[in-house]
Amino acid sequence: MIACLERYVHETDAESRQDDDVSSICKTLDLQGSIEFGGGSTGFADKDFGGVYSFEPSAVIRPSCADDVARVVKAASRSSNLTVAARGNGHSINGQAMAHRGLVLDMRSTEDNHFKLLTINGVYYVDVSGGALWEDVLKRCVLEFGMAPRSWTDYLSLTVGGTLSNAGVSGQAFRYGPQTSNVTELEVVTGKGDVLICSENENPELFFGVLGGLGQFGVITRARVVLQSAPDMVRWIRVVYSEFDEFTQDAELLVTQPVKGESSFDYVEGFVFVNSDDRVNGWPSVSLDPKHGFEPDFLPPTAGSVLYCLEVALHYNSDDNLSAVDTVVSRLLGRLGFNRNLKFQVDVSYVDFLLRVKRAEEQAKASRIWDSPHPWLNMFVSKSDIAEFDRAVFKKILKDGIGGPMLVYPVLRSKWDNRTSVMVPDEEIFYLVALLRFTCPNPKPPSVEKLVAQNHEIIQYCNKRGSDFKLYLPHYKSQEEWKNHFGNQWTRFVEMKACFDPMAILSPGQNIFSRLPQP
Ligand SMILES: Cc1cc2nc3c(=O)[nH]c(=O)nc-3n(C[C@H](O)[C@H](O)[C@H](O)COP(=O)(O)OP(=O)(O)OC[C@H]3O[C@@H](n4cnc5c(N)ncnc54)[C@H](O)[C@@H]3O)c2cc1C
Repeated sequence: MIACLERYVHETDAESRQDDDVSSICKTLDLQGSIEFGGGSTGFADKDFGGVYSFEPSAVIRPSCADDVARVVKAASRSSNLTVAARGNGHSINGQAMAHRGLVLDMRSTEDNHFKLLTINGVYYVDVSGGALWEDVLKRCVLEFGMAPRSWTDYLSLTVGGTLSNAGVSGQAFRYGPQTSNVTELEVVTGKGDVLICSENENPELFFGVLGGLGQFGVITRARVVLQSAPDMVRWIRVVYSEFDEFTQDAELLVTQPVKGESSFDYVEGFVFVNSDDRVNGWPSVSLDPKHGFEPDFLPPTAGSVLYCLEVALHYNSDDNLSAVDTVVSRLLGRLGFNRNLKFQVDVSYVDFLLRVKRAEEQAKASRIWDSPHPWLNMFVSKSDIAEFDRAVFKKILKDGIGGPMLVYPVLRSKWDNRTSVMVPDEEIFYLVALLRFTCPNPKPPSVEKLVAQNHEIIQYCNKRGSDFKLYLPHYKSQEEWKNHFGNQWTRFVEMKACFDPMAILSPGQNIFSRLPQP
């Protein structure tokens, strides 16, 4: 396991002494929340969803408010080398929310601190905690206000602070942008321990820096999220293509068509699947309804090793006339060139649609694949490079599948605020590519090292070809690579670090900056 290889530090006397310091430092904190030494009662803080890395913290702290977070950060700044990692729900892949012998803030303990509806100039917002899970935000917003955030992730057991530190992308992003484009104010505890409110007009450098800032500039303790009225129902549809260019042409048509007067789909995603009867990677992964299976006889003889599925959804209300919904769907689908015999659809409640991956999680937990390692790779690839990516990566390197979804769908750069820290390709249309690998424990799965090497092969291919791409949820081992990742934004990123976290205390697991001693 890489986890073992990466345990690069042997316990030294200095480190043992540091542990002593940690307990005495923590005793003087006088927090409203609680402290636990070592990796927490379940040892959860030295693991993450990726299951590839493991770094044990000295203490896990459950803050109860922003002031607790500030006290922890200030105490770390008075120590010689303590770091502080905010941990959302630990769904990172590469140890990003860990702190080797540092302090981990379990932000989930703050999840109930904020939940308030506001209207400003006729627009509705909800103030939520940085440690709140999006699934709880959804349920409470729908239940209490009949409203919901506009932009989501596919899976909602992620925290508000965790996704806002990256971007937060799903099938609504083509219209509303990522989650980072759908918040207007944050409360942040900086690496100096200052509790600041920031927005486009107040402390704007901090506001835009923190959004997509990989936890480098501050800990998000509250976010103001834009709301819209929540529909009751969703028509959820999947259609199949055998040719990549037809799939991308239709996906791009859907995400670029203007939303004026006429309805359009509210969600557009897509994925690649294997042209075989493989239960996980192939035809059976497409159908939405067990009563309506995939009929491979309808595939043309020219179909290749992989096929493409466009996934769309239309919101409606339960008192809408269903034949009117059918008419809108027929009109929208009528323009597309998918295989007419391979169309799957179901009607589900809006909340069930947004919680769709939760059901997959329950099944995966039952078959023990949820807890196995997940060496995932997420990237943004420009429209100009995506066809070649399909030829080299989907059709060759990954032609047998990855044991989980291979997402590929377009989004629009103009919906991403380029003042945030998120790095995306230069072109207006770029594709989210997510290789969501699951490794089944039985029969013996391919080694994690092999899968990580395959990810590197894909990245190397893109680099060699000179593709316009960026890693999403990036992970690098050297500062040189981070410099390349940020390109001409690197200087700004370094300046912001010097301004808001000058001793590099925060989010050490991103491996961008090293903790500096006290001046
Ligand atoms: C099953 C699954 C499905 C996913 N689906 C999607 C998807 O559809 N779209 C998408 O965009 N992403 C998706 N992701 C990726 C996910 O958005 C990121 O991994 C996210 O960081 C996880 O959130 P978390 O709350 O678990 O954060 P963590 O993994 O705990 O933390 C991530 C980073 O953010 C920092 N951080 C955490 N909380 C805070 C805070 N309050 N303030 C400042 N920094 C903080 C941490 O220090 C760390 O650096 C998925 C991940 C999984 C495992």
